[in-house]
Amino acid sequence: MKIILDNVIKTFDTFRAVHGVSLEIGSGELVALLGPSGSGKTTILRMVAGLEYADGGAIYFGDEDATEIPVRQRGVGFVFQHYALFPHMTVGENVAFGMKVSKVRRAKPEIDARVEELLRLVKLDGLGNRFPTQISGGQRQRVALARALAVDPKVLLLDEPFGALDANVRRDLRRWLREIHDELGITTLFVTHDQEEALDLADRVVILDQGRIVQQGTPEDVCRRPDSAFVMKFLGDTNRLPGTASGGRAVIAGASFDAQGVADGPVELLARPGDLGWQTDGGGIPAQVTRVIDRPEGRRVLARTEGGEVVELDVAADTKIAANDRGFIQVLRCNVFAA
Ligand SMILES: Nc1ncnc2c1ncn2[C@@H]1O[C@H](COP(=O)(O)OP(=O)(O)OP(=O)(O)O)[C@@H](O)[C@H]1O
Repeated sequence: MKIILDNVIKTFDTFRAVHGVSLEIGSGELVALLGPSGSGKTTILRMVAGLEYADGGAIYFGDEDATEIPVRQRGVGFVFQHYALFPHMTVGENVAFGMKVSKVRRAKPEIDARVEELLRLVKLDGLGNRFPTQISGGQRQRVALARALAVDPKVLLLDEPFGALDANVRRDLRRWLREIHDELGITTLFVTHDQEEALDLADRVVILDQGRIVQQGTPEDVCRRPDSAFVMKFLGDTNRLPGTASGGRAVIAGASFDAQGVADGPVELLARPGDLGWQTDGGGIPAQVTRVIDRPEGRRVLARTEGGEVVELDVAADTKIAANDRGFIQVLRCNVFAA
């Protein structure tokens, strides 16, 4: 089921939380809404769900205008971070709940078989008789997904479903969710403020800031071709060096960089730590190492330029480098934006 948001607006009292958002989610696509706290992600999701009404624009499910269709008739399944399971019901009863209250009447053996099938799908077979307090947080969210899937939703809406879990469990669950999505192909909208989660999971990432879409594209598009300094900074560790552009070149910390299409005037060069190198002679931006931090994947070097800017760069784990070393920062890849 394709979903289209056409110039959707939402205002709470006098505060406009969503400013004319237009977005198309293809049938079977998994799209992540990514943005900082307060950027409007949940509000957009709730409007798609029918839990909140848009006060401008329209939302289509397929070719049908769903703007006024009530929540129960939209055929959506939800999993929310705090959408708790019913504590007095077993895992199996929780999964069965939606089917029991659904307009579509199902006989008990059919419901039981479906619960078994769903518990197998979410890899919780055998746990149907436990109560929510007798399983882990990650397992609870898998039950919540099974419960959402039980009524064969046309659309799946997930709001920070793994937000309360620790990093390793989150990673496992998102890989697992992706597999389930690939198997079932349900159109899915996933809200998160975690860049890694969005990039890891989604076919397409929609980045929001202050109620507006600032960029959308595949994970590769948004990572490799950020449209703005905001997107680049939001997506991951970024170094910022100020400079000046003139005639398509930018001079930054004494070195010259391509700045095609950037207006003459103050600019900022943004580069990821992994897109910078270090060399002890030759060209680059002169700098002195202030600190070296060892990490499992390599060494993070903090170096101060002559202009006093601290730059972070990643080098291989076996690189010989220490505080106070002098050398040059090589810029292997960067983006220059008007400041
Ligand atoms: N019911 C409401 N009444 C008034 N303001 C609201 C209401 N719901 C949301 N807002 C405001 O709308 C803006 C967007 O909120 P929303 O929850 O959609 O953001 P979000 O991107 O999901 O944030 P978070 O990641 O913190 O959940 C925020 O400034 C919020 O305070």
